[in-house]
This record gives sequence, structure tokens and C-alpha cells, in this order.
Amino acid sequence: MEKGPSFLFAGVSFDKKKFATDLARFKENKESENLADDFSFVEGEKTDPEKAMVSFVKKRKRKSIAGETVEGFNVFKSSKQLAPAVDKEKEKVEDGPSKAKKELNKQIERDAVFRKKYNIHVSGANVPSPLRTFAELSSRFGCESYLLRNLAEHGYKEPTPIQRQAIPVLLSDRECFACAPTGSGKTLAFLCPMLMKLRCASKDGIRAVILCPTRELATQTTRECKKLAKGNKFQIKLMKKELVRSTDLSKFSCDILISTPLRLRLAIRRKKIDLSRVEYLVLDEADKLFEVGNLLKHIDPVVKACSNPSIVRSLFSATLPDFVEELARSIMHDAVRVIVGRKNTASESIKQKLVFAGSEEGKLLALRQSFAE
Ligand SMILES: Nc1ncnc2c1ncn2[C@@H]1O[C@H](COP(=O)(O)OP(=O)(O)OP(=O)(O)O)[C@@H](O)[C@H]1O
Repeated sequence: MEKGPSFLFAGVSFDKKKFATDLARFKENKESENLADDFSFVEGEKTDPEKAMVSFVKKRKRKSIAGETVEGFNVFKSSKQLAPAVDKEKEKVEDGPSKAKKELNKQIERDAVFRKKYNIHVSGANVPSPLRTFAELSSRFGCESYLLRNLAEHGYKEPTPIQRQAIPVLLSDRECFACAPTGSGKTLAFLCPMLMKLRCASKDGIRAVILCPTRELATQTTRECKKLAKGNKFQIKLMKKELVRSTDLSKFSCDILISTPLRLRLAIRRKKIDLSRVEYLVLDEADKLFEVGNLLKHIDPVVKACSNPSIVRSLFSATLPDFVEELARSIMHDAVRVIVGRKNTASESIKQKLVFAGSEEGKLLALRQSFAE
């Protein structure tokens, strides 16, 4: 039971026997709520119990106690059963974790605090640390000087939140679906790791494909890509109508190909363009890609044609409706989900608590007190 200041309960006696079942249920909820609170801190998802539990499971995994198994959804079944297990685990960890393990846990917490600061939410196993600065591209990932120079020339002083998290995910060869508001720098978030991974120009077929929902966006992305790649000899091509018409595309090669789904599908069907060596596939503005007309039916053949087993796929979008997320999950493996801001603000902003008011009059008092709090 919630212990409110005494004036609320003055003169109200609560019949614990009569409400024994409710009291027991509430106590149980309270316990699990406390547990969720404890563990949700790591991912900054304080009010979403499901995420808190995922985070909790992750934390258990991180501590990786020998012989401890996490029984999937059984974890949710009884908070009473859960509590002793957590205590045991804490004891074991306190018994003597190695320095490396301690350091790792500290790093995980630092990352969580950093993500919270930038409103970055992640899910997926072992999510790489976010970028603090663009200089880390060089110290952590060996970024070449031409790219750092180009970033500086563009006046990009520090990464935007989506860039902070999506870039290290993609540089760690993890598939990724990312959602961040319009104008938040998503283009750089996929171009930068792509250029870094491709390293230098090569005539080894088509190495990366970016799909955009409209020609205008494809043109804009090509322009951005060329600007960022300045100083390197990458072949960056926009799939134009003329290119589809004229060229024998079966031997066509370039480092990065940017296209709308329809044009690329035509190139696959009519000109036998070979996408089997594509190492990076980006679906940009995925909400629009999957929504506009029948684009989906053009995307499917492209995804299939990119048959390289070690391909890294990513999806960037300003919104992430459930159907987009489902589609993303259906084509990706072990993907990391990165969301900047909130996907479901309403549900996460609602905090619930149970207050025994005693009588009708008590309800009014309780309500008044809640507002005052
Ligand atoms: N790190 C950065 N610092 C400053 N400006 C940036 C940075 N990254 C990108 N920008 C600029 O922000 C603007 C918006 O970027 P961009 O078009 O990539 O956003 P977006 O998220 O892809 O938007 P949309 O959803 O409309 O496609 C561009 O002018 C870009 O040059």
C-alpha cells in the first residue's frame, strides 16, 4: 500500500482482512515494479516494464554467471521467485568479478547514461557504444583522413543522436533499423559507415545499394554521397532512366548505386544487373518505401537479388510503424533497433499506482493529493 502523508488517511481505517487478496496482489506488483525500476536504468526505459525486463535479462547475461539460465518468459511469471535469484546473482558478482568484467559493466552504464542524455533508445544484443565525437571514428574504427576532412569541411562538428548510435552499429557489421525525426542527419548515419567499410574504390561488381522512395531523394543522396567521398575514387552512380536503357548492365560495376526500387527492379528483370556482390543495402525513408503505392513489390526482388550471405542491411526511417518494423525484422538478422525520441510516447508517460482510498470521500482526497504531488 502506498504510504501517503497522514492527513489523507486520518479517520480512515483500512480493512486488511477484507481486502487481503487485493493487498497481496498489489504487494506482488510493487515488488516486480521495484525490480523493473532497478534494472531499467541501464537502457533508460524506466516506465516500460517489458523493456525493463529485456534490459534486466540483458544485464543478467552481461554478468554471465555460470550455471544461471534465464528461462525466457518464465522470468515474468513470478516476481517472488525472481527476487532470490537476483540476490544470489548479486552475491556471486560481488564475490570477485574480474577487473575486465567490472570495467565492461561500467562502460555499459556510461553508455546508458550517454544514450539517455541524447534520447537514444536501443534494443538488441551487445549494442556497440555510441560515438562521443567524430574523432572516435578514427580512434575506434580507423577512419581515413579524407572522410574526417570532408566532415569538417561540411561544418559537421559533432554527430547527431542518430549518427552517434547508428554509425558504430553499422561499423560493427550489425544490421540496423533506425528511426529518427526528419532532418536529424540519417543520410550521414548510413553514408559514413558505408564509405568507411568500402575503404577504397574497386571494380568488383556493385558493392553497395541505397534504395530511396523517390527520384528526388535518390538524386539528393547521390549528391551528399559524392560530397562526403571527395578525395577518394569511389564510383558513385545514380540509376537513371538512360542508364537502364542504354548500358549492358550485366557487367556493370560501381562502388555505390543509388536508385528507386522501380528502376532497380527493371534493371534486374530486363538488363540482368548483378547484385550478388552487394555488401551493404540501405532502405532509406523506409516508411515511405513500404507505403507508397506498390513499392513493396519492387523492393522484394531487389532484396532477393542482393544475395551475398554476408550482406549488411539497414533501414532508416522517420517513423517506425509496426508493419515497417515487422518487414524489417523479416529480412534482417540479429538487428539492432535504434530509436531517437519515443515511438510510443503516450503509454510510456503514464505512471500507475494503487492507492487505497477507503471511502468515496477518501477518493476525492486521494485525487487531490495526487495532483498536489
Ligand atoms: N552531424 C551533423 N552536424 C550538422 N549538420 C548535419 C549533421 N549531419 C547532417 N547534418 C545536416 O542536417 C541536414 C539534414 O540531414 P538529413 O537530410 O540527412 O536528415 P534526414 O534525417 O535524412 O532527413 P529526412 O528524414 O528528411 O531524409 C542536412 O542539411 C545535413 O547536411
